[in-house]
Amino acid sequence: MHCVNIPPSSSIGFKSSIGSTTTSFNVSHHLPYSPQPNIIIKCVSTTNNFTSGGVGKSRADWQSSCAILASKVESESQNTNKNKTTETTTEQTKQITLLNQKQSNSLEIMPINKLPKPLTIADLSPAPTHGSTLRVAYQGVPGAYSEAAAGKAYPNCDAIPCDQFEVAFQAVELWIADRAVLPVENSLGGSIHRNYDLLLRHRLHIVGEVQLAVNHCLLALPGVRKEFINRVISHPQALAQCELTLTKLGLNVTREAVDDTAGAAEFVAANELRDTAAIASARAAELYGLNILANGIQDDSSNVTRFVMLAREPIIPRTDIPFKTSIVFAHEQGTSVLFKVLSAFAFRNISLTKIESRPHRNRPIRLVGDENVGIAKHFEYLFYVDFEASMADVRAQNALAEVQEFTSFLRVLGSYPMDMTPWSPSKEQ
Ligand SMILES: O=C(O)C(=O)C[C@]1(C(=O)O)C=C[C@@H](O)C=C1
Repeated sequence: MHCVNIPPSSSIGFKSSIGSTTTSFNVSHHLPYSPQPNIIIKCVSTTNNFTSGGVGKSRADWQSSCAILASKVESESQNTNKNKTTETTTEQTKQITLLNQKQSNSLEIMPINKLPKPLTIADLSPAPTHGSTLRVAYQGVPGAYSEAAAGKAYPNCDAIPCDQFEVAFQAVELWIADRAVLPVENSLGGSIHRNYDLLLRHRLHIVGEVQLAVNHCLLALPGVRKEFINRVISHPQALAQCELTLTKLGLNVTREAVDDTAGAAEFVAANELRDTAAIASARAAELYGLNILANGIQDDSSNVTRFVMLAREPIIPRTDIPFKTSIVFAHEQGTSVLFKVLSAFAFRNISLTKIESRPHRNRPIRLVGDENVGIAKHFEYLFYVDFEASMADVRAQNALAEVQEFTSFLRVLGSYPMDMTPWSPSKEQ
């Protein structure tokens, strides 16, 4: 699967041959992708009631032209699935018949079996369906869980390793990558706070989420036994997720944090460290030539990390599949507003799936009181909330309109499909 990216400011070019006139026009879009990079539309009118250089005289002409154009979008890349084409062709035949009945001018159209599928809302989703391979930035080196999350989110993508989370954000902002995949929370280790801060500092949009079952292994050089180990290195989240098990394994040794799990494995291998073990995936063991001393060493077997996918442009929210929306807000009167905000969701039966608070770095402290009684120093927070509704849902729109009244700052980080994949920890990393 592949797709072609078009900058938000650019447009999809359409060419229309109407009678002797070939008309080119652009449809500007605010979507991350052009699902149909090379679209050629041919339409011949015998009674030419179209103006040259434009599409039609009246709004009705223009609308019917657009309908015809949409039904005749020609794409080389979509003619592979014969069954689908047959279904589509039947649908398109109906559409064309209807259109022909409505139109006074008869249309000479392309052979029906050459007609491609009309664009649907699914074509506008962030999943790569057309064009070149999607480039997905992640933090870490090959074998990191984030790489596996990128593969789960976008099968066949080109995963681009980045040494820092910040770099993954910038890779998308600078068009080096199309998406970034970012861990935000783990069922055992909790939130990855840095990434909440980065979500606010950068202007990317959350366009999806994936939940990855994380199965940690204790890795060491071939021939090294557990008794030789006096240091365990890994990502701080991985160390936290395996804390109790390491102790149970008798590894009450120094634990050192490094940038990512697979990087820890690479470090042990590259430096031929015989006294150090790494916590990383089985894939990292394979990639860096290490042995698995213990498998499944996370403190709970159902260890899941939630990742979000980020893009330069938001996706169109839908209501036909389960959606989640992530927001961040603050208020000048601090936490006192929290109850009101939460009740805006409760009254509309919208479930919250996550609340996170982070220091309000622009205004970290608020002084309350006076000289006589003393001055209290309250910490100021930003609140991150995820709720189970799409921005296309009127309940969510009304809830946010109400939240906006109570808050001094509100930003929608993204509205995106919930990860509803069946639970199969054994199949994952
Ligand atoms: O170090 C990795 O392999 C990562 O992908 C990072 C990360 C994280 O930041 O939480 C991802 C999943 C696991 O929870 C452990 C580490």
